[in-house]
Amino acid sequence: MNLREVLIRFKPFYIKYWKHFFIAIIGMILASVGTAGSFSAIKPIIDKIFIEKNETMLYIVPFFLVFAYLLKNCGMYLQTYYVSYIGTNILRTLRSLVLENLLRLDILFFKKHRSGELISRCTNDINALQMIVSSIIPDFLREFFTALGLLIVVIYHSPKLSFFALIVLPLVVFPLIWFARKLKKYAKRGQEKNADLLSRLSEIFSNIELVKANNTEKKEKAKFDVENSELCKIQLKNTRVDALISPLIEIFGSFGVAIVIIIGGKEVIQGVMTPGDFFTFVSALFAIYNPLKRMTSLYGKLQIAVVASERTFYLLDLKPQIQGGAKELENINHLEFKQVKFAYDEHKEVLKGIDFAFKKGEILAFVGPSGGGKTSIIGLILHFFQKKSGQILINGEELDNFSLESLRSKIALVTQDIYIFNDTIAQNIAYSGEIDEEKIIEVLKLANAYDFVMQMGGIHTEIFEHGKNLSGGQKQRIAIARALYKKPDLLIFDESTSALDNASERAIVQTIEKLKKEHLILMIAHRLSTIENADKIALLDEGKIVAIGSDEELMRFSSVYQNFKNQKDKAEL
Ligand SMILES: Nc1ncnc2c1ncn2[C@@H]1O[C@H](COP(=O)(O)OP(=O)(O)OP(=O)(O)O)[C@@H](O)[C@H]1O
Repeated sequence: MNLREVLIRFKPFYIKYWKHFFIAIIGMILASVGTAGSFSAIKPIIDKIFIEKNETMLYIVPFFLVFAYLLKNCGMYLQTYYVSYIGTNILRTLRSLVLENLLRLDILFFKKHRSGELISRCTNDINALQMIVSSIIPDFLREFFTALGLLIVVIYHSPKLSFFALIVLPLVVFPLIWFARKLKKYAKRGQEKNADLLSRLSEIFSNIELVKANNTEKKEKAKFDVENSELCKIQLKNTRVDALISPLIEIFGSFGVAIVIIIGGKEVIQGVMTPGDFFTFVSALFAIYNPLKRMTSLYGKLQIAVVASERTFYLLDLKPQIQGGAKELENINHLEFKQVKFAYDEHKEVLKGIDFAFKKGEILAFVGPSGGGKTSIIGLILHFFQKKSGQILINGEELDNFSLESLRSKIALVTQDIYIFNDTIAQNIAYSGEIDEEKIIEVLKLANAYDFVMQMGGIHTEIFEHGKNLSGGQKQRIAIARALYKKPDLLIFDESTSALDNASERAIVQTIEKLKKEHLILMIAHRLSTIENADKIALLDEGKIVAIGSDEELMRFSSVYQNFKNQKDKAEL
């Protein structure tokens, strides 16, 4: 992306604020007229007041000067406020659009990208964009108008001297192009490193117990320091180039000023030019170099902003692979997999032709060795992933035909990793809808969580981030209550009673038995005691169902199931 493309992408954001932009431009023009006006006061001060001793001018010029400064500063105020108004609002919109688009993306996108990197892109990159919106463009315009105003003053006082003073400027352009390329490269690396740094921090804090239990604080700090020093090196490289721009302009500028003093000085000595004209000229010339210098240093910032724009617009342009169908799913009465194959990537097929069916009123349980593909089947049912081939049928119709929203609203999932928000117990349970206190209490009782919630202070008690003030079993029970609250057609429990004590587990298994009449229930469990009463048990091994039937049937006819169960029993003893 180059600057032109970035500006074109920003156009729709800017256009909405054209009125504010118009006021800001007026502010910039007022500021530049005021600045140019203040320099025009030098000539009458020297020529009229000091040389001609004109007393009337002694009272007029100060008024003129105060008026010029008033104009300049009112203009600057208008510009600063309105530009910041536009910038802040555009960034608010951008942040919200980026999150909206990220939330639309597939689960696999989040599995592939580190959360620290995504946070960095949503914060650091968008903050860097703030420069383009509320600093670079407006500052560039303001400096441009100021330079233009001063240029008019300079040329008006001596076109000939202006030519000598400004002839050196084109020489600066070539090094600037080289600098810009370097700065863009460093900006890109810097932003990537920043994302690495945030990812490392997020990893350390989310694994803090592991770090402390293994005494790896020093190791983690050392890894962080490596990334930290690399970021520092890139930033210093950037500064080395960026800091060259201003001195370069000033050195080239000094040649211009030297020529002006020689030629202009001669003209004053010869009486061709008045001292007032000469001083106005030289002061305005010195003043021109400032906006020029600032315009060129904005070039450096611009490179950071262009890279940040590239990264932000990349996120905005990402499209989800899984779109879902147009049909609304009314309810789930029957679910069937026919020869379903699935792979996360081309190299390894994870599910190799899965067949099963079950209906409302039944419990289907998946068991089998780790990595067999149980969780992947759940991902396919929720349409988190796209199957490679085969059919997934809901009430006899292809799952792909149903909208994602209607499909997911009919399913509740209790996962192995329990997700708890830093909010009240009530908000955590009523996550999918509005709070209904009676219903919350009802599901808490069903999930065997009512007693401990009451001991904690009731349903409006605050839970810490990731449920840090709850035990593993308590978290699972809150997650089960949340799933029940949704009143789904299909309830999925993925290893969701593993942290419970035997009594709690038995109570929940009884609840699940009761719920069975109204729901389809799918369970994954490593402890066979949880699923012995399931209507169907499917033994999954290396992406294939190697046995399916009730516990009784399988114990009679399936030797693989018998072996599996024997091994499990030994392991649990
Ligand atoms: N995001 C992913 N990208 C690539 N491969 C994956 C991904 N998630 C899982 N896999 C692979 O898919 C296979 C099946 O994993 P899955 O999580 O479905 O197994 P599982 O039976 O649920 O295991 P467990 O009982 O340990 O939870 C495994 O070999 C795993 O390495």
